[in-house]
Amino acid sequence: MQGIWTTERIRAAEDRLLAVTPDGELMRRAAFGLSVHAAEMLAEHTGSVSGRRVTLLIGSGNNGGDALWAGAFLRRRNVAVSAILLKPERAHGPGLAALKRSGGKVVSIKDSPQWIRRADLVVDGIVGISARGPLRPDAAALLEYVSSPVLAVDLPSGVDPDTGAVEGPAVAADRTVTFGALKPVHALAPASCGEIALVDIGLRPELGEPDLRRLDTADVAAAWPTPGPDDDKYSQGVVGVAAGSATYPGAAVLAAGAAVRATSGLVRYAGHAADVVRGHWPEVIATGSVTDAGRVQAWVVGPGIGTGNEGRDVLRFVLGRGVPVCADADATTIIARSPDVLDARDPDTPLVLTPHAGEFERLMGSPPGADRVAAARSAARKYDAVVLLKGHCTVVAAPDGRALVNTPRGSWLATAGSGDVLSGLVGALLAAGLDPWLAAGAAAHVHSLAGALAAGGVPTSASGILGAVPDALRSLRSPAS
Ligand SMILES: NC(=O)C1=CN([C@@H]2O[C@H](COP(=O)(O)OP(=O)(O)OC[C@H]3O[C@@H](n4cnc5c(N)ncnc54)[C@H](O)[C@@H]3O)[C@@H](O)[C@H]2O)[C@@H](O)CC1
Ligand SMILES: [K+]
Repeated sequence: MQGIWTTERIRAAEDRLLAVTPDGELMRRAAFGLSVHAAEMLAEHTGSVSGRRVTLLIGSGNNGGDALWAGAFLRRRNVAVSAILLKPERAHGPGLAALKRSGGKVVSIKDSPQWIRRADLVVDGIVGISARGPLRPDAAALLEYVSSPVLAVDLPSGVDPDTGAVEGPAVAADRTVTFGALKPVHALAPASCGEIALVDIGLRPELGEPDLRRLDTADVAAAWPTPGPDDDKYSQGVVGVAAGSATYPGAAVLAAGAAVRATSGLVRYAGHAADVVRGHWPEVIATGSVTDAGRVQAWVVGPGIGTGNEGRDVLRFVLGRGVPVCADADATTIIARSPDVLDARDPDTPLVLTPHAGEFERLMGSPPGADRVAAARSAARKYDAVVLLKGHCTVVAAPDGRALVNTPRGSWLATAGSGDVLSGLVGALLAAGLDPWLAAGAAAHVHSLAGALAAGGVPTSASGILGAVPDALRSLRSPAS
């Protein structure tokens, strides 16, 4: 699992490390790593390093200091380095002196457009972890002239370091080189960060437990159920799917299909789309009502069941079975409108809620806002449930405060029916006995992987995502292929 730390925790760890490190040492470690990446980008984009032009955008903090020192290192490789100082009187002193000693040039704001336009690489050292609010106008104005590849120092300026929110002009980096540890921005604003590289400056021992996590392929591969020689269809977990309607059977077909493809356990279906589900998935045991569905180890309830009395009865029934429940789509709306349905729930049985922003607002009375991790955590506490907050980056929070982010590859999941597939995956993992937080996180990971495989650079559909689930699972076990 990758750890992610808030800027407050990073700063505290840096202070501890600074106290036992010679003056300027940490910045030089950071800046040297940065200069290596800058040279690599120059070589990638232009075919050479020596003689190329790099322009540094320099704010008034240590982020600018990193960039200035990196500029001095690049001079050793005969790179023409120019620095635009947003506040010359407050630029990092030792960094600026080092750049000047090395033969780097300081450019006035007035001349900055041409130096930005002519650069082979622009280095964003405007703000780092102490950034507050939207980018100030003088800094924002510089971004208009950028057309070459951009390397962001620590994080792309203009993006909130702790929430990844972008409220105004912001750097869109091709690569972000960060120091010591990942910060929330790196998981929550993938499009602004570009490729992310982590430079080790010796901070890890000072950091303690992460605030936020990201599952990597190996975690998901290890968590995903694999049957052993003694397993049978029951021992791997029977999942029940209560979804769809006679008029709208699609949600049922997708959710049940995802459950079929996720694990080799048994899938039961209960609802008005039983014939259609059976037609698509002959392996599913389908029946008309949850009351005669038979025993399951987890329920998926909600997609397409409607928000009327019948849907409410179905939800109340499954919540009262004493097994984990993934409540999705219409079930979330029912819970928001009639919270008393939750009285049917045994408080010791896990509940996973999977709201998108609109459903979240119904559940919580206000939209998730800029801090989606905090929003998911507060909903998890309120409902004593794992909350999977859908969005470009999916956040999964548990009532005990654990939170993870799933950073997607592209935006291909935003298609009708995609959520039904996700809920089927979550349900199958719950039935297999996974910790519900991990189940939701692993399902989100495989869902986005399947979306990327299905899309392959062009639009896909929920059926396409469902069809790519086996390939996504295969790729977990051989990530290089
Ligand atoms: N503390 C350390 O030991 C290390 C810090 N490092 C670097 O230091 C950075 C943090 O440095 P600082 O704490 O000095 O602060 P920053 O460089 O992040 O920014 C602070 C400055 O930016 C200005 N600013 C804040 N919000 C702004 C906005 N919205 N628009 C324009 N200007 C804004 C502030 O007035 C302040 O002068 C890290 O991101 C990292 O790049 C690295 O060198 C590694 C070691
Ligand atoms: K920056």
